[in-house]
Amino acid sequence: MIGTPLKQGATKIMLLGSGELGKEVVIEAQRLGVEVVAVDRYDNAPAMQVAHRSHVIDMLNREELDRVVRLEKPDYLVPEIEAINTEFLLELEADGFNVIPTARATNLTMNREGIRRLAAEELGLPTAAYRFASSLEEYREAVAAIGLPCVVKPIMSSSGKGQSVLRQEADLERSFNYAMEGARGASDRVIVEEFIPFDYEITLLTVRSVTGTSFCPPIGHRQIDGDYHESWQPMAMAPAVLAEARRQAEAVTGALGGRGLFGVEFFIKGDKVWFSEVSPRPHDTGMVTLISQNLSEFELHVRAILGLPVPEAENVAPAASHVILAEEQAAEVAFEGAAQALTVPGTKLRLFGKPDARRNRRMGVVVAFGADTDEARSKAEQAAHQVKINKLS
Ligand SMILES: Nc1ncnc2c1ncn2[C@@H]1O[C@H](COP(=O)(O)OP(=O)(O)OP(=O)(O)O)[C@@H](O)[C@H]1O
Ligand SMILES: NCC(=O)N[C@@H]1O[C@H](COP(=O)([O-])[O-])[C@@H](O)[C@H]1O
Ligand SMILES: [Mg+2]
Repeated sequence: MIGTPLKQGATKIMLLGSGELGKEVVIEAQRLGVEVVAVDRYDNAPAMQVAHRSHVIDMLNREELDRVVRLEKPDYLVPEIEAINTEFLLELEADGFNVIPTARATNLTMNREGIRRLAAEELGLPTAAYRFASSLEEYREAVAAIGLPCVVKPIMSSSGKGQSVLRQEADLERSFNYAMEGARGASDRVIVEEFIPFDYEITLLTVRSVTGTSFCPPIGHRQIDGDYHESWQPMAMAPAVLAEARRQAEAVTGALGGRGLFGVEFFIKGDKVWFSEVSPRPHDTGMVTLISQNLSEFELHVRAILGLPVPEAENVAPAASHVILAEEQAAEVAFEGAAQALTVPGTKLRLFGKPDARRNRRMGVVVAFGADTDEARSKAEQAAHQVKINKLS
């Protein structure tokens, strides 16, 4: 049963995190007549601008989370970012709240150590070799064990924050300090990973719903400094390699459990497939599905959450996405060049409406169709590069 928004019997979703991904989740939920309350650490976040109501709190603070959850009593608590007090979500779940996909999934994936140990040590999935370190001393030992080059990341971070590739001994201390700063006090621990010289990497969107587990066609993507820059669908893959990625995605999402859409990341070289990480929520590289699939990753997530049937999503045509990043910090920005961007045929522009900018903050995205993914990528890039972000203050 789905109630009427803003009435006693409303079906209510509370979104914890209100960025660009949440904004699309809200739009899809609203289309099904769901009442949505958006929560984040700052006011006027993208999803707040389209939700029924919003709250600004520190989501790592259990008292503040407790207050808004008890106030709103949502039917579904839907985490949209990693940095949430997930220990408290475990308690809320025990109290009867429905955490998507499960409180344990959000708790294990907010921390690279939790999900890596589950995937590699419990499920036996192939991953890059890894070590954890909490001090410079331990870091030295970890780097010596893994060898150079290696990748270092804070155990709690996303979008490449604090991540770097260590190529020479001389940069050892600098890379450690960079990771510690990137963690922003969330944790003082890092993961050191073997550098995988992959041919390509993919996100395999995987949906767990009342219908069972289904997969979207694979999404190829390119990252710069650990952050998504462009993505495309479908990514051409040998059938046996795709089958292996699906096997691993089913294993890891099955172990996390619950209902919802997951973004499962893999590195691929030849016929070898390494599990990298998983988001128990829509994925940034999945923004291409805004046009590339008959059902976007956001619509799939909402359907799965509400217990509605989820058919296998189809790719309707080769498509790509390309990010629009801010170049500098600004209290207010304005976008120039939308008209020029949209003269590129087969493109659409999405501006997230973030209230302020900082260097490399994702402010928008262009999605484009093409005769093939190469053409779609080049159109998306061409259009995205027409958009200039002007600092107003
Ligand atoms: N071990 C590795 N070997 C080679 N490249 C890597 C490795 N680990 C990470 N990368 C590169 O850095 C990117 C970001 O890494 P990862 O997904 O672990 O970080 P993240 O901060 O959690 O990203 P996001 O939150 O945006 O998904 C990967 O998509 C890949 O391009
Ligand atoms: N890789 C995770 C990711 O892309 N998450 C998306 O970015 C937002 C934070 O953006 P901000 O840092 O610009 O506020 C999150 O709220 C989510 O939508
Ligand atoms: Mg990632």
